[in-house]
Amino acid sequence: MQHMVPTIVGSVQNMLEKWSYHEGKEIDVHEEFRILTSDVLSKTAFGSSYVEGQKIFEKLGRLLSLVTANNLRVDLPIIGKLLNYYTNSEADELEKEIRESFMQIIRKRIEKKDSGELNYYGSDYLGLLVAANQETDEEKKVTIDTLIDECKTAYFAGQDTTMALLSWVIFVLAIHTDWQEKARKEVFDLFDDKHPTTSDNNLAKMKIMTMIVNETFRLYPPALTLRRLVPCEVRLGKILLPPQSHIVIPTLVGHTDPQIWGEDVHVFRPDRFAEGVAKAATNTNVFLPFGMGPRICVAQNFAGTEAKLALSMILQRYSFSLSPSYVHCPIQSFSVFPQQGIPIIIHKL
Ligand code: HEM
Repeated sequence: MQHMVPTIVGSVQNMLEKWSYHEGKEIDVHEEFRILTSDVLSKTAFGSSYVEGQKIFEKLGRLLSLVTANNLRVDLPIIGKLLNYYTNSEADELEKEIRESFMQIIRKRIEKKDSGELNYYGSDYLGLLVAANQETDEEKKVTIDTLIDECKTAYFAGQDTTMALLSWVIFVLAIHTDWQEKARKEVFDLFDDKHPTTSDNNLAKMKIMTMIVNETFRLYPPALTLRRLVPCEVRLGKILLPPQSHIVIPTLVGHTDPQIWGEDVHVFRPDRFAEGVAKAATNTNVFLPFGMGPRICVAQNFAGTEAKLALSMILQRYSFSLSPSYVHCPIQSFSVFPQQGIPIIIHKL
């Protein structure tokens, strides 16, 4: 994790350089975080930059909106058939293009190894996957289709969610300026005006920031549902689940149950997490921002580090308030995101 910190800090610095032209003015942080999280993920997981990864992100985003539209589609005779035909063929075309884009990145990585530019396939996520694909032991080998699927998952799962988290944290801090001040004080106490680092376990010492992030996760969980497919007949308490049942776990329901969190469940109150997650409610097994069990998010530490570094660097430079043009309209796509963006006004400290 530590070796990725300079890359993340560099990407945040690039973003903040752009912000310097918006001081005293409005800026849509949701859009800013789209670029930041795409750049960080492209560089740390795939060894490329946002510019190279941009085409893939755009195509995956388009594919996602087609899939979402298809899921929500109302079947109409004739028109429905035409729409469906159009949508499916566009989705197929996109799938092909996305596959080709990943193949280019993969080929480039293999060439680097073969030409001696890299000793191995690289220590990032892509490097580990390519190494598994080049494995000569057939039992350990990962097929090219699996490799591409894993790349798609990481792109989707890694970018959209972190962008949503950062956006909602800035949103709540722009409204609750007392918590913005507390977080800023903690950042200055730990790092002064220097770049934040992970040395001395610094990020783990960020108590206020962790409380704010957890409370934001509770109210705005990027993943609104967790899903499981039941492989064989299973008894769950009094319910017998047949094989191939789909289970949907609605995270927000558990996160906003007054019997678990108290009557102030809809109030932004980070101090409920003051004693850690376990003591924040009567049953914190329902707190599932990263899921649970064997399929829990593989990158929760990475996401937490990226978010804390970016938020710290923003708090070191700017105070911010919500723009009057903001419209509260959270909507679910892959993650829950602010449909009209998050316009804030930034003031240099
Ligand atoms: C704030 C940021 C993030 C949130 C809230 C989040 C949340 C989640 C959730 C809820 C799941 C499903 C867990 C389950 O079903 O039990 C998941 C899975 C996953 N996440 Fe994340 N995630 C985040 C960031 C990332 C990042 C940055 C990456 C990659 C670099 C990533 C990669 C993955 C992968 C590959 C899986 C699938 C794991 C599996 O099926 O075994 N996530 N994430």
